[in-house]
Order: sequence, then structure tokens, then C-alpha cells
Amino acid sequence: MTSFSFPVFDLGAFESSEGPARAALGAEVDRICRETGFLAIRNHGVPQAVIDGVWQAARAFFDLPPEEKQAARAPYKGYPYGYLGPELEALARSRDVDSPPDLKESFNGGPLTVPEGMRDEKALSFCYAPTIWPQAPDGFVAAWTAYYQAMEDLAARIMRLFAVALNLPEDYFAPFINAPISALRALNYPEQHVPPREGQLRAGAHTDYGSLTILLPQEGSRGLEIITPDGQWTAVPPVRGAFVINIGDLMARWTNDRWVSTLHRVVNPPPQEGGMDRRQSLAFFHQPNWPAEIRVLDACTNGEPAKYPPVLSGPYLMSKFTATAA
Ligand SMILES: O=C(O)CCC(=O)C(=O)O
Ligand SMILES: [Fe+2]
Repeated sequence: MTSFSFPVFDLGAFESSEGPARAALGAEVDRICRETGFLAIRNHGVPQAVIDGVWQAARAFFDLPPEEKQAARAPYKGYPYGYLGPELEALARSRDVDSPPDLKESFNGGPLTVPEGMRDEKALSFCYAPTIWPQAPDGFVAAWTAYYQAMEDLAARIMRLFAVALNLPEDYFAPFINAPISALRALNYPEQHVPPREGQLRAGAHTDYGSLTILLPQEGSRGLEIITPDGQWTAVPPVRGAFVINIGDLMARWTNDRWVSTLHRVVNPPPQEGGMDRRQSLAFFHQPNWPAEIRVLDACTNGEPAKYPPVLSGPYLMSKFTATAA
């Protein structure tokens, strides 16, 4: 047994707090990010209609016949956006672990606009590559765009919270994230009619790559697990009305590993506990501006040398992204 209890943080209360109360809430987030970097955020202010809109649009898209979904497929292996059909990705391979492909399909979209003056060829052909939109269902693009925008805003608010947690000026991260290259992914883990292959999961063990991820697992669903500090795989139950936030590798690097980018996965719970039922989720991967230089924060070195040289956000993401195609 483990003593882990999943922390739930009230973002609205933090934002209206002041002085020592605010510092104390920041310190709580610092503690959580040192331990697991996973927490639920409630009182986040994202309208339920925006959430329901994209949720239903994604569901209707995944319910289309395969050939219709394939019309929105990524045009070649490694293209970041569009539909990625079943068994085309194995997240465990991002850590050089060979595994059967994940039991999922996804739809992926990139930034809503290209910043004026952006000329970097790699940026234009990767992060700013067009999203391949599906023709159906009606209203998909509007619902997607509204949710993407809401996630970008929420991520910026969480980055302010992170600045407080790290004892930095509240707007410290702002110049790094004013033209972010975040991606939104809708995931569908189809109902399983045959048992999975040996070692085959819904999403293999991985860490996320960027600054932070905003995850919305299906209400009441099971399967998401993280490694807790005691070394155990531990279930993260969905918290009603809350998002699951986790930090990614780039944030671990920025903080010189003061904060951890925790390994997580989506398993197939036992069939008698609904493990073969369909499961849906939304994952928003927040990523600083393409050219942002991510240099270990002085506040996190305690006078010791930094463990990592500086990297640029966009090229760093690209280098991480390419290993997972199955
Ligand atoms: O579907 C989930 O709950 C988690 C998905 C995930 O971790 C990812 O796509 O990075
Ligand atoms: Fe993940």
C-alpha cells in the first residue's frame, strides 16, 4: 500500500490570495512539483460549455468510419498534426523501451496562428505546420479552437503560479510564453474486443516533453497511473470538475531537476472493472515560444553549477518528438 493521496489545488483561491497566504500556496505547489509534479486543479474558470463542446466533437469524430477519419490523417510519418490512427505510436519508445504500439487513436492540432515575422524553416515545417482538419462533425474546428484558446490561457495562469512556487517574480515566464508552440491532443482508447498483447498498454510509460500538460481524463474512468516517490505505480483518479496538471521534461530541466517530470502511463484495468471499455481524454501540451532559450534558473542551482546547458524550446521539442512513431 502507498500513502499517496492525489493533491487537489484551488486555482481561484490562489489567484485571489495575497501576502503570506499566497506564498504558502506557492510553497505547497513547490512541494508537490518536487515530489511528483502531478496535481489536480479545480476552480479553474474554464467554462463547462467549452469543455463539453470539444469533448463531444472529439467523440463524434472518433465515431466516424475509419476511412473518414483517415481523410484527416497526418500526411507522413513524423508529421505532428491531424489524425493518428490505431497502433501508430508507442510512447514507451521515447525512452528507448521497445514495446507493442499503444492501444489508442488521436487527433492532434497545433498553434492557432503563426507569429508575424516567423521565418524559421524548421519551425514553419514542424510546429507551425497546418493542422489537417476533419470534414466532420460540424462545428469541430470552432469547438477545438475555443478549447485550445482556453487551455493556452489556463497554462499561462499556471505558469504564474509556478513562478510564485519558485520564488520568482510572478510574470517571470511571460516573455517565454507569449507565442507558445503548444499542441492539443484528443485521445480515444477504443473498446477492446480482444485482450491486449503482452506488454501492450493504452499509453506506454513516458514523461511529457514540455513545460506543463493539462489533462482531462474521462469522468469516472480508470487507467492513468504515475510513479510515486515510493517507486510504485499508483492510480490517479479523475477529479470531477478538475484538470490534471503535470510538468514535463522542459520544466524539470529549467528547474535543474528541483521539479520532477514524472513517468506515467495508461494501463488496461482488469476487464471485470471496465478495463476493456472505451476511454477518452484530452491532453494539452504547453510549450514555450519556438526560440525561447531555456536556461537553468539561478533560483534552482543553490550556487552549484547547472546540470544542463541551455536549449531552445522548439528544436528541443522536435528532438524529443521523433522517437515515438511505431
Ligand atoms: O489519456 C491519458 O489519461 C494520458 C495521456 C498521456 O499521458 C499523454 O498523451 O501524454
Ligand atoms: Fe503524458
